[in-house]
Amino acid sequence: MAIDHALLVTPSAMGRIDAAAVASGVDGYGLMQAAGAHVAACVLAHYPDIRRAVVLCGPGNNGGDGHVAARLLSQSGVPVIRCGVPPKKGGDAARADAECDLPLRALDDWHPEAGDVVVDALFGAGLDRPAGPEIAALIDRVRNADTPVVSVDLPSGLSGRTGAPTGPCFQAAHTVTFAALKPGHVLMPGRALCGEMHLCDIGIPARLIVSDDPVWRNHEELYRNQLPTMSAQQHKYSRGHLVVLSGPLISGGAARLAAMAGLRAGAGLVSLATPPGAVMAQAAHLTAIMQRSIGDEETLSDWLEDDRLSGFVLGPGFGDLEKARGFCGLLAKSGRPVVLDADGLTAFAGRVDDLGKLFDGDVRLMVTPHEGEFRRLFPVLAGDESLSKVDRARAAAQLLNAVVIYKGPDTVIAGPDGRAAVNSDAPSWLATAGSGDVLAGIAGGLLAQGMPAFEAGCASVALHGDAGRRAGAGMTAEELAASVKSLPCD
Ligand SMILES: NC(=O)C1=CN([C@@H]2O[C@H](COP(=O)(O)OP(=O)(O)OC[C@H]3O[C@@H](n4cnc5c(N)ncnc54)[C@H](O)[C@@H]3O)[C@@H](O)[C@H]2O)[C@H](O)CC1
Ligand SMILES: [K+]
Repeated sequence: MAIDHALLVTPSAMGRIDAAAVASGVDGYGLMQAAGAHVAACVLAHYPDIRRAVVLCGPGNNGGDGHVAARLLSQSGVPVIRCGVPPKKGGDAARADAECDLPLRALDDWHPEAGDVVVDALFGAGLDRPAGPEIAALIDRVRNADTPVVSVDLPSGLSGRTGAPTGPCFQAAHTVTFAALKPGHVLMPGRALCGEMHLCDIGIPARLIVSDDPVWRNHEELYRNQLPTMSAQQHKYSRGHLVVLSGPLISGGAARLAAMAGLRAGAGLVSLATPPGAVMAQAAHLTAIMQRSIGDEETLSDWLEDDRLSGFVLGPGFGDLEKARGFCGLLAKSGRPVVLDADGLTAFAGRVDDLGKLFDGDVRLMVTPHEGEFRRLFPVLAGDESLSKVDRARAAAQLLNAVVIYKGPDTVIAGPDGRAAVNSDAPSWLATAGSGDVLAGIAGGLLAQGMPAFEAGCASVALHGDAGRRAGAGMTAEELAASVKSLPCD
């Protein structure tokens, strides 16, 4: 069965899939045995010099996986101790416990030894509260002994839905999960707490691994068919005209970065809309990118009469927040796609309802907040600890009728229709000044070519990461913009 490495399934949905598998005739204990076997194999593969496996077993099926792994590791000749609590009577975990002839010691009956490897089978999908003091003390002992941890399904203490620890949480070197990744495996800090991820097939039929609330890892299948392609008969006007609204003299570079990125993302034409006082300075930097002197709403309105202008980026280095709000209103009325970034977002802090009223109908607004901008725009969402980053991005997308690119090492792309994707492979060095300007430009360039907003959001985040890998660690934003790869050609 080809495991779908892109589908993210919440722990509760995973529980339903588990039940559906058993209801369809799959042997539940067989699933547990397969899970435990993958855990044992992971330990043997990554710790060939292991001297002792310390298997920590919780009361549920996560613990059951641990009992199976303990038995198999012992049968393979590894010295094993099991510490934990007896499983609930009568279930698969009780059967796995009974089939393991190793004594089940108390959780505090472990004294670290060189060559130990901990198998963390305390809690997985069933974690529903912070770990208690006994578990917290054990987690501390493992960390202080610097003993490597292989976690079953999830590091105990980590919420599989949100990727946030509920309290004390293991730092795993490896995490072995089953059938599908969970959002907590790719959202931060969960992705970091999991260490190296291993997604294993335990025999659940692929047709059952579905979710009524699909969240995806960002990948090309989500947007490939909607990417604008370049073909011989096209000409520059057929590939859209992106306009980037520039800031004043002292901050014109951000708009130039966005404009360059938009051009490299395939827009046929790109212009800067520049305040009169900055036109000469901008002109000195521009070649393929054109300019128009736009000083106020009147001149912008006149220019918007030209319906060849097909996409806008407002915010990078823009400066004047009141002017940004006025310009945004005009762009919204124009009915064309708009990317709001940086000052374009800050302009609406405390006024997010006003922004939500501007872009009704077809989804043509895209906002690209980083964490700080998101908190300023949506303080209530940001403050609700029960929400995952996906929940927050989806709620914001509905409030604004927009596609939200909620940036970070775990950028979430969400649309008002509920679709969401988590980008989990961007290079860390993208977190540098000007990187957001480039992303806004890529997004504007794709929207200007007519790409639907959600797919454009997924694609721009992917192209941004690709450009970052090409530019390499230590890159500057200029090198990043210059590394944006043009779109595939027919
Ligand atoms: N298809 C699959 O994904 C399979 C998954 N398997 C494993 O099953 C667990 C989920 O098992 P479950 O019994 O539902 O929950 P847990 O074992 O994670 O938790 C047990 C139990 O613990 C209690 N609890 C929760 N939080 C705490 C806490 N902080 N302190 C104390 N007690 C807590 C709560 O009552 C839970 O019910 C999944 O992770 C996989 O490892 C199957 O084995 C194979 C198929
Ligand atoms: K675990």
